[in-house]
Amino acid sequence: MILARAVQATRRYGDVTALDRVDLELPAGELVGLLGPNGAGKSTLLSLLVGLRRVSSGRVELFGGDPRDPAYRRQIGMTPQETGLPPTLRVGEVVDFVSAHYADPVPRTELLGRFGIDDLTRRQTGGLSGGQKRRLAVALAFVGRPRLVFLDEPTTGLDVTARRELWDGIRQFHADGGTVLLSSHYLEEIEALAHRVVVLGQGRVLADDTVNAIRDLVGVRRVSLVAPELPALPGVRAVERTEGVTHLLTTDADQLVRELVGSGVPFSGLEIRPSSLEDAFLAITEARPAIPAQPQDTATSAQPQDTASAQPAAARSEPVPAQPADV
Ligand SMILES: Nc1ncnc2c1ncn2[C@@H]1O[C@H](COP(=O)(O)OP(=O)(O)OP(=O)(O)O)[C@@H](O)[C@H]1O
Repeated sequence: MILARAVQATRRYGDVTALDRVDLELPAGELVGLLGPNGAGKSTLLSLLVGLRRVSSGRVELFGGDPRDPAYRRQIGMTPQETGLPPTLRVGEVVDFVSAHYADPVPRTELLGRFGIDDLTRRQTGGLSGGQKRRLAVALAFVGRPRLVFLDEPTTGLDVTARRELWDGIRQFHADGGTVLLSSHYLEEIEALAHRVVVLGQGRVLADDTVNAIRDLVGVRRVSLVAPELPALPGVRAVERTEGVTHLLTTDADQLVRELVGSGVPFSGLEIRPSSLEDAFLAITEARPAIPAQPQDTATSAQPQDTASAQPAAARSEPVPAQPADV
C-alpha cells in the first residue's frame, strides 16, 4: 500500500524551480532517506507531501487523498527543519498541548523516554539546549501515533550520543510498522537508518534505490595516499585533501594506481577503500554525466561538497499539527 505519492510534482518559487517533475512512492512500512545538497528541494518535497505547500503542476497524494485535507494530515507526524517552541511552557506542557489534538496520544513519559528526554518534563523549553529542543521537536512528531512520519534533517545540531538516542526512537517506530521519510545531510544517518535512499539534486530525482545499489551504480573507490604533489591523473572524479592525506575518488582504482606508479611520483600510505555513501552521493550529484561508468576523461580537481557541515535553510513552519500555510 502506498501511503504517500508524488507524481511529476513540480514546485516553482517565482523563477526558481525547486522541484522538477518528481516521482516518488512511499509504501507502508518503509524507512526512506532523502539525500541531497543544499537547495536540492528536499524540504520543498516534504512540504508538498504534508500539505503545507501546493504543487505548481503534477500532483501529490497522502493516503490516496489530498494532503491538504486535515483528515489525512491527522495520520501523519512531521518535524520541520526548524521549529518554534513556546519558551515559557514546560516540556510536559508542550507535549500535553500537542497530545490534545489526538484521540489516542502516546503517554507523555513513554514518548519522552523513547527519545531520551524524559528527565526534562518539568523544564521550560526556553532553557533547553539546542539539542534538547531538537529531540523534543522530533518526539512531538510521534505523539499522535502517526502511520507516517516526515522528518526534515532531524539530527541537525545533535551530538553523537543524542543522535544515536534519536535514531533509536526512529528505529523503534519503524520496527513497530511505522513509515518514515527522513531528509538528511548526514550520510552516515541515511546508511544507519534507511533501507532505501532517494537522491535529489537541483530539484530532480537522481537516484531511487537501496543504499547498496547506489554504491554499485556509481562504483566509486577512494584512493588515499600521501604525496607532495600529484600530476593530473585520468579517471579522477574528485580530489580531497585532509591533514596531509590526498583522497582521490575514482571508478577505476586499478588503473589509477597503475598510472600513479607509472608517473614516477613518490608517494606513501596507499589505501584503497570502497565508496561510502558520501562518495556515491558526491559522484551522483557532482559528476552525474559520467555515471554509470563511461570513458574516463582528464583529471579534475573539483572540490567535493561538505554536506555534513551544511547549514540548514530558514525556518518555514511550526510543529504539528499545523493548518495548511501555503505561499
Ligand atoms: N519560500 C521560498 N521562496 C523562494 N525560494 C525558495 C523558497 N523555499 C525554497 N526556495 C528555493 O527552492 C530551492 C529548494 O529549496 P529547499 O529548501 O527545498 O532545498 P533543500 O534540499 O531542503 O535544501 P537544504 O538542504 O539547504 O535545506 C532552493 O533554491 C531554495 O532557495
